[in-house]
Amino acid sequence: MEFKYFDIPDVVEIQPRVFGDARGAFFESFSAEKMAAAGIVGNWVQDNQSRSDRGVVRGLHFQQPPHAQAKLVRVAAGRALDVIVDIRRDSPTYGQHLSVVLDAERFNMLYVPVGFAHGFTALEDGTLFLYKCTDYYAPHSEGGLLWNDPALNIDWGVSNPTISAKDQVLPTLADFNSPF
Ligand SMILES: Cc1cn([C@H]2C[C@H](O)[C@@H](COP(=O)(O)OP(=O)(O)O[C@H]3O[C@@H](C)C(=O)[C@@H](O)[C@H]3O)O2)c(=O)[nH]c1=O
Repeated sequence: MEFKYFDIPDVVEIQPRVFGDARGAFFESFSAEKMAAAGIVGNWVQDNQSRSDRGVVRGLHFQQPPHAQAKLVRVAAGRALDVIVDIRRDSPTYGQHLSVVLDAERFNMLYVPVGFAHGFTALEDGTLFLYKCTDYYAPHSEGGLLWNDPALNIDWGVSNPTISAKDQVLPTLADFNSPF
């Protein structure tokens, strides 16, 4: 496993070793031991999976404390542009975002710490998006940011995305009081 770090602290991209052979491919999608060496430690209690066609944008989402979630995200089929926004009030990179392409060729993953809003664009039909979470789903703790808030200036990689009604009415950064 190789680890890549970013200008936004605590975020880690994980590149597992993918063993290809005549049958296909194998890789370790999770190793507590190997990931702990890179500072990725979590009480992972829930795994989620969604399927999206090209042009779907989901986000930007988080759960508020005490149900805040770190996430370990990856793609099992297709390709996604994963986007995270730092919403830790005391962070020097508050309000900044980064995006990483996740795909089912490299099977790379992203560790999203607590204190980030998270979203992604599906870049291919049938994109299967898988993620582990460090807390259970708590609908009353859901929070979010508006995906196309000009202040965030995020390039989602598609035009005219498909977005849920819920995600179209999330607040902008200016109207938002971060719980982190
Ligand atoms: C997230 C979630 C949703 N649901 C239900 C609620 C709803 O009826 C249906 C679809 O939920 P949503 O529209 O919120 O799904 P979605 O927009 O895919 O939400 C996800 O987006 C990505 C970007 C994240 O980061 C995740 O944490 C999560 O917020 O699934 C659960 O039962 N458990 C869960 O953990």
